[in-house]
Amino acid sequence: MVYIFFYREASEEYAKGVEKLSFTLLELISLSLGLPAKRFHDFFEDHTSFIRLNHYSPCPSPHLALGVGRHKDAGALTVLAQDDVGGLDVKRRTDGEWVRVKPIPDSYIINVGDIIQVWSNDRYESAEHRVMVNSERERFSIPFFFNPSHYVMVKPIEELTTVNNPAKYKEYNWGKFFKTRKGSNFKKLDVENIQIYHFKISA
Ligand SMILES: O=C(O)CCC(=O)C(=O)O
Ligand SMILES: [Fe+2]
Repeated sequence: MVYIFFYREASEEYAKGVEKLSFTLLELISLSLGLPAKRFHDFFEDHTSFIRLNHYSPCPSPHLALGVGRHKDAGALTVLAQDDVGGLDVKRRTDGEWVRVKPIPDSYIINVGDIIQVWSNDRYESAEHRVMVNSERERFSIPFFFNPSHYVMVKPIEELTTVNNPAKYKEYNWGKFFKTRKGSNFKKLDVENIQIYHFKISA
């Protein structure tokens, strides 16, 4: 109970730390694409990042339950802390198999989100993932979703497109995309879940 008094302070400090880490990762990704380190920075001037605190209860029939259904993170990057229980699966691109992401103490899992996929014109790929529950132990995870300003129009970075490698996506507004995604993410998909392939330019 007493911990609640430190909650705001601890959350703010944590958010500052993962925000800083995210900007560093963004710079490294930018450099890896042959762009200046701060090429993406302006998109984050009023960034809409947020933290989620996930608690997954144990379930007597885990195969009938869903922790989090399969999805791709819509934003730029996700910095994910998980405990030692495990349950996060990532879809392997080569054979479509679900692979468990083994918890490693004192480390983060970094997800590339849809926006980096679009900015990089598919040189980076946003990985599909899901969360499975188990019958024995509860699980906690803390993702930090690093997202640009709501007014940012997302499209492949001009420097990465050429006549021979044209833009693979039409531009879309991040705020609108996120609002639509949020309206459907946790319902059992009776509303269509917006995806970046809806903005794909057919070859
Ligand atoms: O709990 C996890 O490990 C991941 C949760 C997740 O994928 C999400 O919240 O987007
Ligand atoms: Fe996710």
